[in-house]
Amino acid sequence: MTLSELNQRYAIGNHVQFKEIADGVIIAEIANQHAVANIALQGAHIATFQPRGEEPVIWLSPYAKFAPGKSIRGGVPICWPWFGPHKTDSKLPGHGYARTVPWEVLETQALPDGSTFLRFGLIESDATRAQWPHPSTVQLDVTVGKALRVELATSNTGKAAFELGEALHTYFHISDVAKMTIRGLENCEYLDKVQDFARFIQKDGIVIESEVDRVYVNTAADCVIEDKGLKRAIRIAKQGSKSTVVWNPWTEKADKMGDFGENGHRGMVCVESGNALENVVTVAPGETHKLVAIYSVEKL
Ligand SMILES: O=P(O)(O)OC[C@H]1O[C@@H](O)[C@H](O)[C@@H](O)[C@@H]1O
Repeated sequence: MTLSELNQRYAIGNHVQFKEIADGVIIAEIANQHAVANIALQGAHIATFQPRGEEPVIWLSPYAKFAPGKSIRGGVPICWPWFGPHKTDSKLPGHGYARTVPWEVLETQALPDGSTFLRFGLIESDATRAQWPHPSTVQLDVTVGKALRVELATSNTGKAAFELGEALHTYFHISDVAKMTIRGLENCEYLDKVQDFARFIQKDGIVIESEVDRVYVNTAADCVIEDKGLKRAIRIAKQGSKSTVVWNPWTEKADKMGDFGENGHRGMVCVESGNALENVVTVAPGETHKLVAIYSVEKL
């Protein structure tokens, strides 16, 4: 669909319009009474979310690349249909392909409470089918209000069950990594990717003082990012998710990645709601599995 067709069909005054920000890169720009947000059609990738009167909730690197086929550093990348490296084929992209392929807009709506609703669907192609041979559809519902609600729905339209790994790999904006603590994962078991997937139990709130790359398993708990610098907390509520991934690459890795900027890692932390490792989900024929995350701000 062309940009003008998109706007004719799906733009809503005082809610959403579509813009081309670079060659072949279209975003939905949402601005309503509660918040502003941008969503790239590639990857149905929420790039920004800022409630009115608040600092951004979502972190987007100033060096993020918006280009066809490239993943965006920051926002809410969708890891689907596997999380991390592919189980058997190391040539396939890490975290799956959903974040780097085009999605289409299926619906937009102005909701009675002033929020904006958008529905996106992943566009299948020979290239996606070659990587994921299971008949399925995947949709992302986004509600931009005072809170940001994200729902990723995977339907099995085939005749055999399949295994699904997934995550909403959300980057949160924080004042400084030294001033934040993540709560909600106390007493949870995690696999530490920095220590060759060794298993540990989280004792207290999570503070980050070096590279952290952990998959907390068997947890449906809400998390809260307490930020003393911004005097606020970001609440991450979730449904249909048994894993929470916490990631900060720290200095050396961030420098190597090339799209964080100097000390960029200090202003972000990823708290990812999903189903990974031993929590991958089996989706039976005819079944729809839903992963939901709701991000909201609370005063500290
Ligand atoms: O650079 P990418 O592919 O977006 O991945 C970033 C990180 O994503 C995290 O979820 C993984 O646990 C890390 O291992 C990974 O480095």
